[in-house]
Amino acid sequence: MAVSDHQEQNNRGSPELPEVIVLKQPPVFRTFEDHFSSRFTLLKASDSELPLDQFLAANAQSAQAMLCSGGGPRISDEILRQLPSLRLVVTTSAGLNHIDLSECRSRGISVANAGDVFSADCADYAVGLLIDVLRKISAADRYVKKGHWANLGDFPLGSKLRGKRVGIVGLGRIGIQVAKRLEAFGCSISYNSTKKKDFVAYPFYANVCELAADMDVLIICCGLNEQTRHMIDRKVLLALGKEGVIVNIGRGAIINEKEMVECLVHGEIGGAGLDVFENEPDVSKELFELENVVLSPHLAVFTPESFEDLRDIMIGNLEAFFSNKPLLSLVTDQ
Ligand SMILES: O=CC(=O)O
Repeated sequence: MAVSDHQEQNNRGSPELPEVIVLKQPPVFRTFEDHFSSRFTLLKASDSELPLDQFLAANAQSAQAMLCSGGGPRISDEILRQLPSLRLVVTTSAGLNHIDLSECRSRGISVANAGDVFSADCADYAVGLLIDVLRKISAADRYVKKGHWANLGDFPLGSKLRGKRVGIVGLGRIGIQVAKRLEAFGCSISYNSTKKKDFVAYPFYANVCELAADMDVLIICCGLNEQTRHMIDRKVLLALGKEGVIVNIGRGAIINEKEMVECLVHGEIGGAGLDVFENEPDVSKELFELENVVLSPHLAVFTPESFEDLRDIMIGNLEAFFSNKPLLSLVTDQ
């Protein structure tokens, strides 16, 4: 069947295909929407002129599954209450902070996420940001492009990666891959996590401030929840110190951004590599002026290759659910 036939069929709705609610088109739809619409009847709230609550009341009362993403509306108690048949939320993200997990748990709704599909790309990116900040690659690029090399002479030297003491905050799927990469670069690794991990010999710090005090670099790899919101504050940053570098590929609000900006502006920490921010897509303007800060628009996880894996795991989860098989990436600590 041609792609346009699939779309036409889906727009009419296909009663024989299981229904999946989509509140806002997830990024994976940019390339792969047809793969979903040929298998499921997509109930797309964003294509409707109705306000969300009216759309859900009119179209989604029997739907058992929802596909959502980190960039879409929060899957809140209020939304969940309007969906009496919902039994599965599949999110295209690794992070889960946009889903009311405890409400899902109490309503018996399973949650599946992107599992491990983004971990390698995200870990590569964290290492990239760190090397960029330490060796001043983006700043050197600006220097050459502005013609300063010929006019002003040599550019200031960066700092060596090998031998750096790196503290990983959150040794989950992504954190462990960051640790392995940086170990290979000759860094020494320690970590902070909700609990000590038996599968690694890296030193464990229960206290993130104590970790920061002993490290040259902190890399934030944990998820955002009420325990981790603003966990990295002025006290932790001062413990990291004047030469210390912070990298964040987790979620912006894990760091108190206002306090971090103050520390950077006053030279109280050495630099930052940031892919995530508290109020995306707004970024604190003070950061734009700082040569020791590398900024990126929340894309550490995305490559075209990982999108293919994401498509497969999303479809795999939905198909498993509708055929009563185990989910591929069930969130177990829900
Ligand atoms: O930030 C991206 C994700 O959580 O997958």
